[in-house]
Amino acid sequence: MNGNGNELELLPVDAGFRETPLLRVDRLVKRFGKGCAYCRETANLIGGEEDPESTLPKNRCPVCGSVIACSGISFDLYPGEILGVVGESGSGKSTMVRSLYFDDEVTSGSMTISDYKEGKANLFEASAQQKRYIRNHLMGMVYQNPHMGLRMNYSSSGNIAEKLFAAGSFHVGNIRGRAGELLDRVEIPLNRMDEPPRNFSGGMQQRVQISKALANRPPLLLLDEVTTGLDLSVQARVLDLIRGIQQDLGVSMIVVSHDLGVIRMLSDRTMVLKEGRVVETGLTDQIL
Ligand SMILES: Nc1ncnc2c1ncn2[C@@H]1O[C@H](COP(=O)(O)OP(=O)(O)OP(=O)(O)O)[C@@H](O)[C@H]1O
Repeated sequence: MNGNGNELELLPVDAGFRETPLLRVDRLVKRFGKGCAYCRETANLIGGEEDPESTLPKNRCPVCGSVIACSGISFDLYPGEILGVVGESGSGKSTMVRSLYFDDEVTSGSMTISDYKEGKANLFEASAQQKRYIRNHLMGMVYQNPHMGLRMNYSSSGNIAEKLFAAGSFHVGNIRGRAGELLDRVEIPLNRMDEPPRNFSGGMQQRVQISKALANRPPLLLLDEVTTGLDLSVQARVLDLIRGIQQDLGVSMIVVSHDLGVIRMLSDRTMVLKEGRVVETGLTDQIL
């Protein structure tokens, strides 16, 4: 009860973030496979309840065998927030983040970004050209495998230049200056900025990938298992760097990891996926 004798209002877990969400995802469904009348109509129901005896993986349609990798995922991400996404192998984490970056085409659902058309356009329905614009101006992606995000044979500065060209910067002097600034921020020695990432260690490649993803100053950065496979000390350095970048630039991030230590270190809120669904969302301390 408060002083007026009224019951205190329960605050939602995201009450600390009072602004409009930067990103809003609503009922994202991603099906691999043709689908059939059964799973098309009941995509949101596939989770095992309807046939507890089934030996099929719970995210697989029992009629046509299609995999429902994401089964109606909804969440909001606020400006400057880091949202952790955890879940066992096959729970749909990577598919979700790939769908947000338009690497995979979704089956249904909507995604809006407040910086694009006042948050009123469903980006999943945008044209290929609009999607390119959104990727080039509003998003950055860091993949687990640096080969997915970098051209290993271009110079590191050239990788960054590629992203800047795509975002509409063409002044060579400015591009070189910005590449140097970004590589310096991720602690790549400037005398190595013209070396190709294939010459670098795994941790350095991830740092180049992060600098490339930040080149266009995106409000949203997606990170998919970025420290998996790195030595512990190298992991710690990359995580420190990500945290520092978030504090300096205020960029919103979605961090996918199966490693709870990574999630604990980085994320304000955490969302738990299981069999393609959100089973829990809350403050990281509470979830973990
Ligand atoms: N291209 C594809 N074709 C068919 N099924 C796929 C494809 N990609 C992913 N899947 C299936 O979608 C489901 C979710 O996979 P996803 O890789 O998103 O999970 P994850 O949580 O990221 O797992 P991990 O941590 O092991 O990477 C799994 O059942 C997987 O087999």
